[in-house]
Amino acid sequence: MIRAEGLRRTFTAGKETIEAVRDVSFEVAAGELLALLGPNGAGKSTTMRMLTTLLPPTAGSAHIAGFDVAREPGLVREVIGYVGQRNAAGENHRIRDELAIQGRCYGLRLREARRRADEVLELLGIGELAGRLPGTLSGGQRRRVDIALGLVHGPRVLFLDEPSAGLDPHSRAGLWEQLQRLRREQGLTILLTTHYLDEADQMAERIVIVDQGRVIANGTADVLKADLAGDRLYVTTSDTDGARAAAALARRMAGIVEVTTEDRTVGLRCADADAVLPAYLRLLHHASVTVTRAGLRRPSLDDVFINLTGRRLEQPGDPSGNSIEEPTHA
Ligand SMILES: Nc1ncnc2c1ncn2[C@@H]1O[C@H](COP(=O)(O)OP(=O)(O)OP(=O)(O)O)[C@@H](O)[C@H]1O
Repeated sequence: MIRAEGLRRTFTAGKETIEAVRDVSFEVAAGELLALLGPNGAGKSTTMRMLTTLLPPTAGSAHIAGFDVAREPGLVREVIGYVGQRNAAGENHRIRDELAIQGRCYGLRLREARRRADEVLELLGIGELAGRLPGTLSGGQRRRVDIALGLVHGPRVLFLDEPSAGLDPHSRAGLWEQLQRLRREQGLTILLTTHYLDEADQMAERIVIVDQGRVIANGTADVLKADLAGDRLYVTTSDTDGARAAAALARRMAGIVEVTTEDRTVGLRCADADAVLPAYLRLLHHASVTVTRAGLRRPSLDDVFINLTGRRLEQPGDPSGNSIEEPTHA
């Protein structure tokens, strides 16, 4: 339903050339929900703006439902809905009228536009807001109105740029429930960008990680974590000599990808911690290394990103990037 091939986009700012998108290719099947994940400035919005015909690509091509974004922008616009980062509703019209006006802009007759306005309000569970002015709504309610505006003309593909940015966890969960319902009931194909790792992990069928204008990973969260991160094991010993011995033993074990030591704790990265941990503990016991704590942690998408780039994916509201759980010891 969505096909991007070698997309590239440069901007000129004064004498500087900014390579916002260097090489982006991916596909999204009909009915799939794909999340574009990446740090600030990675090129997610620029990619989305090219796919939605708002920005011509410098090079490469893209097709939506078989239509070429560069050669057939009008046909692309008929089949897509786009919800940008900023609130889309004006301040002067009541929500139902705002939606009907949007429908009219897409060429719907007045009666049909009103019917669709009511339909999408119900679909998003905000029927009771029909008579309200946008300025009186909460952040979560406004975001749903934005999505309703993107849906009023009945698109087959919905593009959402940071749909849950700035929402509290409760509103985010509610919004996600609605999006999943839309997919189930309307068979919508959804491409969204997000900064929230947990959101991409739990909600998206597939994740494309973008960094510095390039796709660096593409797969389901489970496959990305298994292939590109691996489980983490932690063993704390009674003294630093024990930790040194434990690290040396780990380096000789099969299936261990990485060994790190910090004070009395040895950290291991491996594909299957459930199998490695008992064997490792037996080995330590035979070598008379006293273990005071041991535990394992499943990888997160942040581990995938660190593994690929050596950097952390900064989380919203976490400028230091330190909010992600530290290893838990069992
Ligand atoms: N109109 C523009 N003129 C100049 N540079 C731009 C323009 N639009 C985007 N850029 C630059 O292109 C790069 C990619 O920006 P883009 O908005 O696509 O990133 P993003 O991944 O969506 O980031 P964020 O998560 O912060 O929204 C950034 O360096 C940005 O400053």
